[in-house]
Amino acid sequence: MTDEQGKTPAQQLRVGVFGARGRMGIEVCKAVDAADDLALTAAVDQGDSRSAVSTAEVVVDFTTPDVVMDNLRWSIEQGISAVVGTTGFTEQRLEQVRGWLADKPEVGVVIAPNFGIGAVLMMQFAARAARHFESVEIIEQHHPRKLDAPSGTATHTARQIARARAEAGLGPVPDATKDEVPGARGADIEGVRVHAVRATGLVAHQEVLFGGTGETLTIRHDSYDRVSFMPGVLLAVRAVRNRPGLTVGLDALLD
Ligand SMILES: NC(=O)C1=CN([C@@H]2O[C@H](COP(=O)(O)OP(=O)(O)OC[C@H]3O[C@@H](n4cnc5c(N)ncnc54)[C@H](O)[C@@H]3O)[C@@H](O)[C@H]2O)C=CC1
Ligand SMILES: O=C(O)C1=N[C@H](C(=O)O)C[C@H](O)C1
Repeated sequence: MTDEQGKTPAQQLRVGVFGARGRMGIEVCKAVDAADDLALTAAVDQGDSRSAVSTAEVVVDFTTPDVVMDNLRWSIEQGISAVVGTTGFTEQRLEQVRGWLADKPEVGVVIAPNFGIGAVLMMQFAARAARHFESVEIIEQHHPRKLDAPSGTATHTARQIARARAEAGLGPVPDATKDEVPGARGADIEGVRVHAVRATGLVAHQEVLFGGTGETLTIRHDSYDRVSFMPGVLLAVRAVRNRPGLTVGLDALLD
């Protein structure tokens, strides 16, 4: 017995989506629907009952930072593994998720600040370059409907760079600024300056600018279309139930 797409239901992984009517949620629903091995069993947005997701084996969350923790706690309690792209994950939030997972050891959660394969590589390259340059700044550029600044990707990149600098024994980034219009030097994320640009026409873009004596290195990634995130999302959907506990970032899944 097959459905309209020729899928055999018994073999398909049942997937629910939170934030299904959002920019990312719409793409995720399309991608899941188009995959032979996946079945979209629930598409839930604000105001819909979450119970529609309770028969899913994996839930994907692209909502907002203020609701994602509640969705995640509920999913873990239901024993449903989760793939989360929503931003706003501080170390305290990650610790809270680990606490919930301790009571449900069979459940897997993947939280990734960016599911674009190129973006993941950009962050890895930046972390690798960090120890070789005394200066570094991050410039992220996004569509103007984005709620958070700086982006989750930029925050994650800054933290990785800060860790690499500390391990290499690098001191603070040189900066003689004494007189500053507030915000002119960007946000300070663990000692790394991050500048957030918002403009119509942009989707999701990031540059990491390194400076050393007589040279600069720029590592840049551009997402021109939200379909760029889908291979990473589907990779995580297929893998998450085999990775009990919390996985942060897509790096381990790519390896
Ligand atoms: N990790 C990644 O690769 C990516 C992450 N993002 C992040 O994903 C999040 C969503 O981004 P967009 O889709 O652009 O935003 P959006 O605003 O278009 O979509 C969010 C959706 O969540 C819905 N929503 C709000 N409360 C809800 C609730 N309690 N239950 C279910 N749905 C609810 C909203 O109604 C809306 O439809 C943001 O945090 C963004 O930064 C975006 C792109 C890629
Ligand atoms: O809101 C977005 O659009 C994006 N959000 C994520 C982030 O904050 O890093 C990922 C990507 O940059 C797109």
